[in-house]
Amino acid sequence: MSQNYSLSQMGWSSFFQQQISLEQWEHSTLGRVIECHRSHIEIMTEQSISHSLPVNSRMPDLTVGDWLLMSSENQFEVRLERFSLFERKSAGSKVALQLIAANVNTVFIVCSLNNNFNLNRIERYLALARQAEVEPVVVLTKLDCCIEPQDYVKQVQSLDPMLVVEAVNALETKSVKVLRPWCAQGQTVAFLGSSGVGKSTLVNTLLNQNRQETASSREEDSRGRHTTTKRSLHFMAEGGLLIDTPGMRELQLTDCEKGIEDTFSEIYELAVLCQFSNCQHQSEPGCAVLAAIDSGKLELRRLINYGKLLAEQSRNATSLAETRSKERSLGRFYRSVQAESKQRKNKLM
Ligand SMILES: Nc1nc2c(ncn2[C@@H]2O[C@H](COP(=O)(O)OP(=O)(O)OP(=O)(O)O)[C@@H](O)[C@H]2O)c(=O)[nH]1
Ligand SMILES: [Zn+2]
Repeated sequence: MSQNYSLSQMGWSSFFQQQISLEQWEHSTLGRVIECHRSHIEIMTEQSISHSLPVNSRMPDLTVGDWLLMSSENQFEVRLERFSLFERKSAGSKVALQLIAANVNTVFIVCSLNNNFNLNRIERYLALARQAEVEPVVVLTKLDCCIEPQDYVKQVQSLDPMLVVEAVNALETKSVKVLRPWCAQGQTVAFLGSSGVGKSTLVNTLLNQNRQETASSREEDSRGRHTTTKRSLHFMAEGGLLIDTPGMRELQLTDCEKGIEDTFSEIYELAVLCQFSNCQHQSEPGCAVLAAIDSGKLELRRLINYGKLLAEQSRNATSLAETRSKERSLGRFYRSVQAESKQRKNKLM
């Protein structure tokens, strides 16, 4: 990338504009985070395609896609409110939640039209997208290898009549053009999907260059990590921005109740009609959810997956709460040790 970009090309919109004062608009520099590292972050501004900012303790948590205000001396000032945010539980016990990507307009939920096709998995990604408040678009890849793609499209559509579903051959630029409405200037997209479904292939085609390595050519580095696992934000051929971060590939359902509720809204609507307010929809009398299954209005698969996803998110949320509580009690312990040592010192003086 050699040219500079305007704010609107970088995804600036009235949502961000209304958060800043005239004075800030005139005197501060606006930047969007394109990469996050432990010690510094990379930002793009109208003046520079990549500007490095050291991370310090006064900064809030930042992630790829965030918008920042910097002083004329290039010092961090403010992080602007996000309109969407993907986050996940971090692997280690120290940091509870890890930010993955912010200010994403559309997430492409990628699934291939072969034996990897799985409605449960799509529902899981839908819950993640809705929790993050990002518009989902289901992209079914490997169209060129599928005889009856419309059957699959219908199955996905049955999850939600408002859901947008597109089938593509991810290897072909012409086929991927159906995704154009979400990839135009000022739009930011990200990807969710399991391994091998064609995310990297789709990314390559949308970027119109072979920046990403696909499975056939991918190598692992000395720590066994894939070479593509670098957080970043890129411009697509259509003018929009594409976020491809390693964390998105390992997203779990944590504190995802709202996302699950949005994804399975008809179950929530039925549950209100159950005889018992705490109905578990298993064998209780007067259960409206089970009645809907009996009458064929609700698919049993969907109820089972809903239960599984709720259990997964509650398991993850509990362990998070436990981690937080352990950290708090450890903090109390440190403070009491410090206080005691201070008292001892005072006595000696
Ligand atoms: N014929 C055909 N092959 C495809 C298509 N999309 C992806 N592939 C192939 O499927 C294989 C896996 O694609 P990738 O793009 O590496 O899959 P991925 O989702 O990025 O996988 P991870 O990086 O492991 O998450 C590669 O060999 C691609 O060439 C498609 O639409 N049609
Ligand atoms: Zn019930």
